[in-house]
Amino acid sequence: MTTVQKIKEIEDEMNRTQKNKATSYHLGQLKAKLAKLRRELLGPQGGGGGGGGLGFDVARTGIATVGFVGFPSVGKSTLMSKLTGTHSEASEIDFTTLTTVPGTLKVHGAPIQILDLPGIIEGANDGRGRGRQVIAVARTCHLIFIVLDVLKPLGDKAIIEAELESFGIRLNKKPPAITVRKKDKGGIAITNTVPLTNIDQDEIKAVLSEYRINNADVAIRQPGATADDLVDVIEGNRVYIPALYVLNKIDAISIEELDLLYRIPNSVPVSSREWWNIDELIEMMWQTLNLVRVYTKPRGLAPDYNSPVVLRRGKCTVEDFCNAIHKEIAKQMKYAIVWGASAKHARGQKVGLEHVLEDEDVVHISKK
Ligand SMILES: Nc1nc2c(ncn2[C@@H]2O[C@H](COP(=O)(O)OP(=O)(O)OP(=O)(O)O)[C@@H](O)[C@H]2O)c(=O)[nH]1
Ligand SMILES: [K+]
Ligand SMILES: [Mg+2]
Repeated sequence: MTTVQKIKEIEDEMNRTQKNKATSYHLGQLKAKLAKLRRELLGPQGGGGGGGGLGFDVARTGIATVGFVGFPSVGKSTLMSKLTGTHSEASEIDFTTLTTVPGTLKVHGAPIQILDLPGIIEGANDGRGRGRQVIAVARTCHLIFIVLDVLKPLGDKAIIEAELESFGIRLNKKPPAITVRKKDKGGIAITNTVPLTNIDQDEIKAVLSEYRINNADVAIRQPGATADDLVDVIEGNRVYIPALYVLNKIDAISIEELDLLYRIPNSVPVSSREWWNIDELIEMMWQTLNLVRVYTKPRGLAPDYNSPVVLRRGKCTVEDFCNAIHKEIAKQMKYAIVWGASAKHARGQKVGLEHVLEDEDVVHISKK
C-alpha cells in the first residue's frame, strides 16, 4: 500500500469512528498515525517529486512577504500585477503562471514583497502538479492571501485550507499552549490549568504512546485543546501564518450575494479587474502584518517621516532599529531617546538597546 492509500484508509476509519469515552484511545492513535504518514509524504523519500521550493523560491526583499495561494484562474496574477506594477501573465487559461513571480508594494512607507504563485488544485500534497513547491514557498511567507473566486468560494476555501494544513501550515492560529517535557522515568504525568473539553487522558496517552513517549510531563494550558494540537506540538515543525481570504471577481455577482460573502471571517471582497475595494485589501494587509515603523530624529532636526525604518513585531528593540540602519551603530550608541507610544513621557524617554519600540515611535541615537 502506498502512503497516500494508508492516509486515505486512516481518514476513512476516523470518519467511521464516533468520538466517545470508549473510542478516544483509538482515535488518539489514529490522529498520531495520520500525522506521521503525512510527514513521510513530505519528506525527501516521500515520492511525488518536488518539495523544498527548489527553483521556486526567490530572493526575499522588503520587510515582509505576502504569498498568493489559490485555484487556477481565480485572478492571482491580475491582482499581483496591478498591485505591484510588475507584469505577471494573466489569462483565462488555467495554469498560466508556472513559477514564482515577485513584486513589491509600498504600504505606509514599508516595502512589502508580493509573490504571485502558480495555481494549486486538490491533492497538492501527494505531488500532483506544482502544489508541493507552491506550498513550500507559502510556508515561508509572513502572510498568505488565499485568493478565491466568488462564484465558488466555500468549496475552494475548504480544499485550499486542507492542502495547507497537510503541509504543517496553521492559518490564523497561535501555537497551542501545550508542553511535553520528556523524562527518563516516572511514566506520563498530565496537568491541565483549563478543563479538558476536547481531549481526554486516554487520548493524550494514545498519542504519546504512538510517538513512543512513555515518560513525560504534559501541561495543557490551551482552552479547547485537541489531540491534533498535541500532535502539532510533538511533531514540532508547524508554522503559524496569518491568512486573509481575498474574494475576487465581485463584479460578477449581485449585491445580495455579496452580503453573504461578507460573513466569511478574515475576508475581503474585491474586483481585481475593476479595482474595487483594493484600498480595504491593502489596509487589512497592513493591519495583519502588524509592522512597526520607527522614524529617525537627527540631533537638532525634525524627525524624518518620509522614510521609516520598518521592523517586525517581536524584533523591534532599539538594537534591532540600530542594526537595520547600520551594523556598527549599536556599538557606537551611548543612549537613545524615544518619543511615542513606547515612551513613558511625552517629552521623550532615555532608553538603552533592549528597549522595545512601538509603531510610529521617533528615535534619536546619541553616540559615544
Ligand atoms: N470578472 C473578473 N474577472 C477577473 C478578475 N480578475 C481576474 N479575472 C480574469 O480571470 C482570469 C484569470 O486571471 P489570472 O490573473 O490569470 O488568474 P490566476 O489566478 O493568476 O491564474 P493561474 O496563474 O492560471 O493560476 C483572466 O481571464 C482574468 O481577466 C475580476 O476581478 N473579475
Ligand atoms: K489563468
Ligand atoms: Mg497566475
